[in-house]
Amino acid sequence: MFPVSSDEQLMLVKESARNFALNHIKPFVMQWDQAQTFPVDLFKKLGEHGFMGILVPEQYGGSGLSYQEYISILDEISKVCGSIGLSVAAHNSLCTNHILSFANEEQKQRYLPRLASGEWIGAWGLTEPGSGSDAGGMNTTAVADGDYFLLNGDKTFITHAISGDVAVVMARTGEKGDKKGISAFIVEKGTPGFTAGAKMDKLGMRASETGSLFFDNCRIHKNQLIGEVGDGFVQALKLLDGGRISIAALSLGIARGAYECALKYANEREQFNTKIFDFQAVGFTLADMATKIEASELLIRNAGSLKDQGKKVTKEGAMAKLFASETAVEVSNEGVQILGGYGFTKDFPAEKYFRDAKLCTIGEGTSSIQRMVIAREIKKDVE
Ligand SMILES: CC(C)(COP(=O)(O)OP(=O)(O)OC[C@H]1O[C@@H](n2cnc3c(N)ncnc32)[C@H](O)[C@@H]1OP(=O)(O)O)[C@@H](O)C(=O)NCCC(=O)NCCSC(=O)C1=CCCCC1
Repeated sequence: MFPVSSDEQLMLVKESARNFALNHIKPFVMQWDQAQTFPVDLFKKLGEHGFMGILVPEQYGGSGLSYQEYISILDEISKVCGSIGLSVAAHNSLCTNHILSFANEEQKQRYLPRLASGEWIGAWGLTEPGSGSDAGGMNTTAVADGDYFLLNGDKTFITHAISGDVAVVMARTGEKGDKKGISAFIVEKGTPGFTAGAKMDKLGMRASETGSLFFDNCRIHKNQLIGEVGDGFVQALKLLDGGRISIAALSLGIARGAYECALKYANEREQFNTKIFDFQAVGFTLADMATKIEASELLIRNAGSLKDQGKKVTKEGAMAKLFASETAVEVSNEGVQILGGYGFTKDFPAEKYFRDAKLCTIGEGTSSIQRMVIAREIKKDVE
């Protein structure tokens, strides 16, 4: 359960995130994107402004904000830069929230203040080269050895794999395929046998670092286990329920940015002595874009409100992510089309929104996985 926020609080948080994005992110967006730079120093600043421990209660050094406020922050940051929105989402809803939601008091005291302040960047390791959508089919093992577990295996597509200071990692403590045979561990950078690398060269989200984690007889003390042995898979699925709302908010920000760029252009650009907005084909396209963005926001706000009330959001989170991410792809695609040749150049942000949007239909579960989750939930209504 998270605190409920008033409209005024939401507006203040939105304004503060917008100002942060305009002052500290916007001037560097294309430079970071082109060079595929992960701006590590920015995360200290994000921490100073309270954006690294958004959901973390003040007693652990966080901002203690609601999910609705979290959505507003991600929306505003992602409107300026999807990559930074993605990194903020991965840090807050996965690594940090895993510790906040399921770790013991000692673990919370050690990790949350560092993560919330931006001193440490968090990573979260579920996906493997051989298990993406079928997350439960992982091969990484954690074998009990006295007071320790011995971790062996690889994780891939991990946000902050290389620059992350601490990772929450899921590994098999039971038989392959046994969903109750997966456990979650906190692994700190520098632990012998734990290395990271293979930074990926990506289509979009290029300023958000993605790479691999490698475990080679990595000895982890049992104190680093989160919850009980066998809890890891259900913990991960519960986190993804909320994480998917954050990817939906990221999608919303990207769609809004793409839409505003296209709207402004259509109202300035003239062809055949007419503003192109006034050609019905363009005006109607913008009308559809605006409608889908508003529908996305309503789904996201509904899921966020249920989350703040401590309710289960498996279906609502998946619906919000499915709709908002598919909308971001459609809207950014139309955005490039409305700008025509200019949309295909790096002189306008339209092409970057288009490249960044695609990740939203893949990360934290593909659109097919969201449909599978929704279908399983709605089937319960008739069983
Ligand atoms: C939905 C899914 C396909 C489900 O799987 P199966 O069919 O193997 O598992 P199943 O048999 O459904 O369930 C096991 C136990 O678990 C309980 N439970 C399920 N959902 C939930 C839930 N939502 N809450 C609580 N319990 C749940 C279930 O009841 C069962 O327990 P039981 O046996 O009944 O006692 C799951 O695997 C999934 O989701 N994949 C996408 C992964 C995926 O999304 N990565 C994303 C990695 S991160 C990423 O991509 C990033 C990208 C960019 C930035 C950051 C991260």
